[in-house]
Amino acid sequence: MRTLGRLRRLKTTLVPEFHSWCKLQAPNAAGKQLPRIYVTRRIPPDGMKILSQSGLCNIEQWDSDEPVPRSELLEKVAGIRGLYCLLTEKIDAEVLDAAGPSLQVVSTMSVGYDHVSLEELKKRGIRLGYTPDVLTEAVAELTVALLLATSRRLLEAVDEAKNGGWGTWKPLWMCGYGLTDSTVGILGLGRIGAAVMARLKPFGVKRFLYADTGPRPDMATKIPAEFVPLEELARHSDFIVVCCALTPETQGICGNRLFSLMKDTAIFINTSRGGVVNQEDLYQALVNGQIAAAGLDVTEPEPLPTDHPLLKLKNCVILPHIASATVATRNAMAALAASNLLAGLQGKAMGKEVPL
Ligand SMILES: O=CC(=O)O
Repeated sequence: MRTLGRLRRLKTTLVPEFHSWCKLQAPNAAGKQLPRIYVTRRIPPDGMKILSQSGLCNIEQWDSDEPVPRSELLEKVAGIRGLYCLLTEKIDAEVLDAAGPSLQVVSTMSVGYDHVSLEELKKRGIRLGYTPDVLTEAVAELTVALLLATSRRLLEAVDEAKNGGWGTWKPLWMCGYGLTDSTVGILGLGRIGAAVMARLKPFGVKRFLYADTGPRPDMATKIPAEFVPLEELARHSDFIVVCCALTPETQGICGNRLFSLMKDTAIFINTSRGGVVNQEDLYQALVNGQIAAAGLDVTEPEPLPTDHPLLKLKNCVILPHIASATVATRNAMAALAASNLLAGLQGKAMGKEVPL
């Protein structure tokens, strides 16, 4: 622990990327002190440009690709007016107390906001911005890529080609499951779920089902998709794609009960949050042949430890939470989070705000 601390201090001294830099509070042209904001990570350039060219705030930033240490975060937020954060920072009572009564707005560069305590924000009258819509296409695209990689066993096949497992063409070797004439079940039909369905439809999917807290005709009629109870979704789907937000209601919703109802040929895909899945139950379902395979872009925790049993399974494809990772999308997210923050600082309507 002490060595780590010493190393961090050394890096802070010697390596520019570890610098947490600070523009000192300077008065603007009207001689007024600008509000201070804290940015918890190095962010894509479009976001930083909006913040730094606005002339509306003094920016302090943890200028590294690695997350800000919790102790540093707690220290740096003291007295700030705005906090620009990522999904890796838990924004809870401790952080908000450390910031104090000056904090007016939190802006997260993510569509998910399960890392932020809405209750604590509400208590303090702090507003929250987030970044839906701008990442829908990228996430849907990656979800389809993960589904195909999992159902057609792409990673296993690449390994076989590289490692000498490719003997000759064999009729029964490396067979997976195709989308033609299949039933696809979406768990949580929002913007991303609808975008996933639209992309899967041309593959010849016969039937789309969805389970949610209630029917979503706005999202479902165009495809079309049928609203069904979760149990029915599990029984009838050849592919289940999880697109719901992580809430107390969806925490661990994909567990033994769901997996035991699924077809033993079914493929399970999750690009929402790791917390919606009971990973021990998923492991058992994959090992015992209750389901055919799983593709996960999100896990609990993240990163998943490299010795985690799920990483040892051939029928489990795990990606390191990259669903929104295109250059354009990450820039758009950074820019939206920046303008949300600035709007919040000025007491204006944000482009995308979470109602509290
Ligand atoms: O997972 C990514 C996000 O919430 O933006």
